[in-house]
Amino acid sequence: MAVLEVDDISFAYGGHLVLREINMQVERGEFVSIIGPSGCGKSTLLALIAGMRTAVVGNINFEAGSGTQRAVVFQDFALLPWKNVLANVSMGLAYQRRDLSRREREEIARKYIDLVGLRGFEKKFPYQISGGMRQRVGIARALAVEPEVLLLDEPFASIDAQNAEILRKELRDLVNEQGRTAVMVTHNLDEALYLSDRILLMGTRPGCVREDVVVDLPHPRGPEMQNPADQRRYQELRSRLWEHLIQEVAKEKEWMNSDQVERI
Ligand SMILES: Nc1ncnc2c1ncn2[C@@H]1O[C@H](COP(=O)(O)OP(=O)(O)OP(=O)(O)O)[C@@H](O)[C@H]1O
Repeated sequence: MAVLEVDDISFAYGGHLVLREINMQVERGEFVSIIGPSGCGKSTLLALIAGMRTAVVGNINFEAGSGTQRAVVFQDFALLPWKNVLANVSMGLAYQRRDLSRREREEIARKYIDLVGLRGFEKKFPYQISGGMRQRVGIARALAVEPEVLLLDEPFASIDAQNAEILRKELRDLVNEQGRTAVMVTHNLDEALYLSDRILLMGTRPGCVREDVVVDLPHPRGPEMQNPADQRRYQELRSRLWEHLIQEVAKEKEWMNSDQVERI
């Protein structure tokens, strides 16, 4: 059974239909990315999966398990500036694992701080560390609650290119080693191709899933790929994603000219 099932979800903001009949399934251990033109509803879909919004129609089901269903890594890190690294990473645990003592929570937090390479920075405050390190804290905080599904909303968009590349690789390794399931929204085609087992291509007005692309390439990918056949396949897949975006933007332009807004 899929660890996450999105079943015929529709969603509207104030009568304006934003998502229509979205269906998606994510298997345990899969890394799935969501790509689509600006405004097609990617972040709204992730917020629905995160439980931060409620669908008008449809269901979202997580496979019944003992632990936390989901945890989110946000683009802007969403750290508390008055708490240090250890307290920020412990924060999610304080809400989700009330059965643990403070000491036990800190022990788990330290394990994940180590895993994201921040040992020695436990006492630092967010303003004392770099953007890349802040996002490592965000990732550690999400992983620490050991969620069934890790949700990532453009996690590397606020980080410089070099740090983003390093963190992507680290995230992929962490997700693999820990057998985690991940769903990520991104604008970055190479990021999606680098990390994902599958990429969902969304269309707009209203937002819907148009294609489900399997990334049938071995890891590591991108610049690290040596095999010419893999390099060709990577370019094929990248062109397919790009074509999709171009087509959706053209449709969006048509829609803007026709002045139609669909209502639920
Ligand atoms: N709080 C809100 N109230 C009303 N409309 C909203 C709200 N948040 C988003 N929208 C609208 O819903 C649509 C989907 O927004 P959403 O942010 O989910 O899209 P997105 O694909 O993530 O966009 P982007 O790629 O630009 O981040 C957009 O048309 C947006 O203007």
